[in-house]
Amino acid sequence: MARPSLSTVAELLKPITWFPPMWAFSCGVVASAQSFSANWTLIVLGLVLTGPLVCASSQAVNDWFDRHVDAINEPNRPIPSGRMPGRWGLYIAILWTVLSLVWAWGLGTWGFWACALGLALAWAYSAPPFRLKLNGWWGNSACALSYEGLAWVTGGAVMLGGALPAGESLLLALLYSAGAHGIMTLNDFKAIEGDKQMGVRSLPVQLGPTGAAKAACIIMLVPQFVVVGMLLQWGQPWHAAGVLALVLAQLPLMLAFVRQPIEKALMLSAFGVPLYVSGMMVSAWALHFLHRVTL
Ligand SMILES: C/C(=C\COP(=O)(O)OP(=O)(O)O)CCC[C@H](C)CCC[C@H](C)CCCC(C)C
Repeated sequence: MARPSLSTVAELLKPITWFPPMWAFSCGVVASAQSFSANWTLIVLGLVLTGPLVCASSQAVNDWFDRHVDAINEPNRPIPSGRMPGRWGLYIAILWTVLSLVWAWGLGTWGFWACALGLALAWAYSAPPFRLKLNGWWGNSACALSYEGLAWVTGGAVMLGGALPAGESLLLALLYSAGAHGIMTLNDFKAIEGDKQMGVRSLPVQLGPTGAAKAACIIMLVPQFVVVGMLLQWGQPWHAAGVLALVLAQLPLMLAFVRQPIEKALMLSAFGVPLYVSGMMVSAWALHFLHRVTL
């Protein structure tokens, strides 16, 4: 049986998608206010788990179960292009899932179960019978909660020896997860026609491009404004001002996007999302200082 090349396997695992959950994990680590140097092995184990293992598994699972949709939308991807022959895509998805679970064992009980939950959501997102991605509300929620919330909370819990992170950290993880629902929608503007043909009810399909663009922006903005308010409430005005500045910088990009959703979705992803995720780290540092002082 023909085998895929190593570069094709790497393409299937899509390293470019690993950054968001690794960043969210790092935010949880920072917000925990624990020493980085004393916990560096856990930090490295967690970063490898979130990006190159669990996120990579989710991409392989997704490409396998989306191979018919991708034949229309993304024919050059490894599976529809034939560069990943036969059932290799599925075998790699299963192998990476098992590898992730084995690796997660090194992060203790919390790390293992968080990994199991992330993998369960990854399979439920793409594979039947759930195939959550068929409905944009469910699919985006699964992605947003796991990419941001689960990764953030796990970063904190691992640093705290398996204890639940502080309420403030949990709240920020939840708020940034809610906002990430909007970010996930940005990804769906590139495939509206193929999604319609294959019965994938993404938000642009359900609400139309303009409706989905407005919804995505509101969903991204509201939690960030709440974060600004919470940081003020917690006595962190400089961090609040930093997050506010990052939110305001997103507004002109969002206005352009709402006017021309299909043309500007990629622009908002490229320039607006980095501002959003920078705000995550600013707020995580706010908690770092808050808890460092009060501990
Ligand atoms: C495959 C995923 C999104 C892309 O899907 P889509 O088909 O819409 O887009 P493309 O056509 O462009 O491919 C992501 C699915 C993510 C999943 C629900 C869960 C991932 C888990 C996280 C990586 C969290 C890890 C947490 C950690 C602590 C173990």
